[in-house]
Amino acid sequence: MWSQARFAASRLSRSRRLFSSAIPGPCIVHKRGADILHDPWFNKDTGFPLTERDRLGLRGLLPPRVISFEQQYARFMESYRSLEKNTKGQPDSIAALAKWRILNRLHDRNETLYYRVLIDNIKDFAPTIYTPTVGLVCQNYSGLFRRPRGMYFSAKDKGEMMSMIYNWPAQQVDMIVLTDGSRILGLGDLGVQGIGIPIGKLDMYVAAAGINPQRMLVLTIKGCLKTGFVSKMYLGLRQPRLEGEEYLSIVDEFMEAVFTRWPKAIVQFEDFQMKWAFETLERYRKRFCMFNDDIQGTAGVALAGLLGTVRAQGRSLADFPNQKIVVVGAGSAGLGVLSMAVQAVARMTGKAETAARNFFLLDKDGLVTKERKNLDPAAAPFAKDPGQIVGLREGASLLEVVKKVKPDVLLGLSGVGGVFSEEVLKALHESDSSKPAIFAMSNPTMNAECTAADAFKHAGENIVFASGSPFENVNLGNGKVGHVNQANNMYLFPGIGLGASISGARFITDGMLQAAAECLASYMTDEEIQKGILYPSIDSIRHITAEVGASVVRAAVAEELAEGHGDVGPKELAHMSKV
Ligand SMILES: NC(=O)C1=CN([C@@H]2O[C@H](COP(=O)(O)OP(=O)(O)OC[C@H]3O[C@@H](n4cnc5c(N)ncnc54)[C@H](O)[C@@H]3O)[C@@H](O)[C@H]2O)C=CC1
Ligand SMILES: CC(=O)C(=O)O
Ligand SMILES: [Mg+2]
Repeated sequence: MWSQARFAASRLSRSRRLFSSAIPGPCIVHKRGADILHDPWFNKDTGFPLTERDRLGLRGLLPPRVISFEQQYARFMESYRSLEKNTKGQPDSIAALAKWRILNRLHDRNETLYYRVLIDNIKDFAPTIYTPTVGLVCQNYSGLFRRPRGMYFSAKDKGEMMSMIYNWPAQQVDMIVLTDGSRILGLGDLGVQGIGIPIGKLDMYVAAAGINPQRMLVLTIKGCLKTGFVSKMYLGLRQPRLEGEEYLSIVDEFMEAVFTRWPKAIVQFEDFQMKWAFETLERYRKRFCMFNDDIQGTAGVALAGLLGTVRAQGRSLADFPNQKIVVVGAGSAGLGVLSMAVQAVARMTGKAETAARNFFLLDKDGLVTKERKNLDPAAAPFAKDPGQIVGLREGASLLEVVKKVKPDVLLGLSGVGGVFSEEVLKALHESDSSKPAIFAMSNPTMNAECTAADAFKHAGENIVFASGSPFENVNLGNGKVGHVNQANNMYLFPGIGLGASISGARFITDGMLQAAAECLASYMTDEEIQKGILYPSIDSIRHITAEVGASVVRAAVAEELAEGHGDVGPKELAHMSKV
């Protein structure tokens, strides 16, 4: 019998085998001399032993002393720590970019060492390679650009994508993260500069899922400008975004090209503006193995947090349908969360028609009701009957909604920093809930709906708090600590991608995503949950990702979709899935 942990461990080690077996000979290096030193995939810097220096034509190209990998690692960490010390007291953005630069330089030079330091220090480095610093990097990407890290497709490449995709040097690619740059975190349309996000996501794939970086690809498609983007250095096309059929025909061509070359790849759509996020998900999810991280990954992480909140209140999970939940932001992320949470309520109660009763949705125009003019069809299932709660009208403000509804949970995916104002947080303090929860999930930090300190200050100490970007725990005095959770889709997307890849499923189904969310939801112990800790520490991201990956594989097997990957066939997967 396989326990879940053993299964997960086996999956991971097997995945390493899967992901490493088909690389076109990491041991057979065709390059020689300086070409090797300039190739970060093969470069070992001063770590090449003398025998390799002779064999690879490196003798004389390096200082004579061989510095071991461990010594190089220690030297890098020393430089990093001294940079950290030297940038203390400088403006946050300067210190953050300095840290990003030193990591990026290492990445450009020596990938093996880069990923080693990243994996070993993921908690320290995640805020640099991922949110919040990655947002700053995207905003400044055209100036920071030194080497291409991924591929760039634009409107000018129509008709050429099939041949272009063969320009990528790796024979095998398992994971692809794709953005069109149109909604980068809460920073809006950054065009080609948005490629920083998929780069950060793939770094998380390496750190969390152990996926071989040589078999991953980041892509940006249609590096067009939003109108009015005026930076002189901008590296994308200087023309408005394509719209309608013209846009879709480009993405269609791109998807065909990718899956023609790599039929077993998984494509993660990232940071597409809402209209294209939903449209492309519906268009491709039954044709290709793909998912939208902002809609589906975020939903699973939020649902796990919402279920954790019920446990933190000391209630049974069966009480989840009674929780009053206010969702602020009716975009791809907010609607994704609502859909998954409402489906969970429908499953629990068996009553789909009333499942959305306790959810309240607001967008930039306030409470969304059935009276809304031009109601977005995607938001329609969550629109309220005006009058369901006396005094709550179409477009009611967040403060009015919180005062009237007295919610258990306030969940923000609006992209608007500070929208959970002091008044709103104080109103939440007066809610009916024994332990209200605040999820300020928008990224990066400046776009968070409130800070952790403000949440504990105004909504009271008896809250559960989570944010999309990291905040420090809050010192509440008298030895008490307000715990800060990071509610970020990084807890699920690496496991979804890993599980989908290992299973060899042709599609990523709702069942596989639900399994991922349930795995995360059940990961924390009651003791941790009682302390307000809803998600694992980033230090354990490898373990939770293995668990999530295993649950995705099991769901794919149960749905008879698992076709296997590499030398692991469907029968073996089915056998290993038996617990
Ligand atoms: N923590 C996480 O894992 C994730 C966080 N996010 C964050 O969520 C945010 C939103 O992402 P998307 O839904 O894709 O964006 P979006 O642009 O599709 O949607 C934003 C929504 O917020 C609403 N909104 C704007 N101003 C508002 C206001 N003052 N009050 C209430 N609602 C307002 C808009 O009407 C729209 O419905 C971004 O900041 C993004 O970084 C997104 C995905 C995952
Ligand atoms: C985390 C993430 O995917 C976002 O903020 O868009
Ligand atoms: Mg995203």
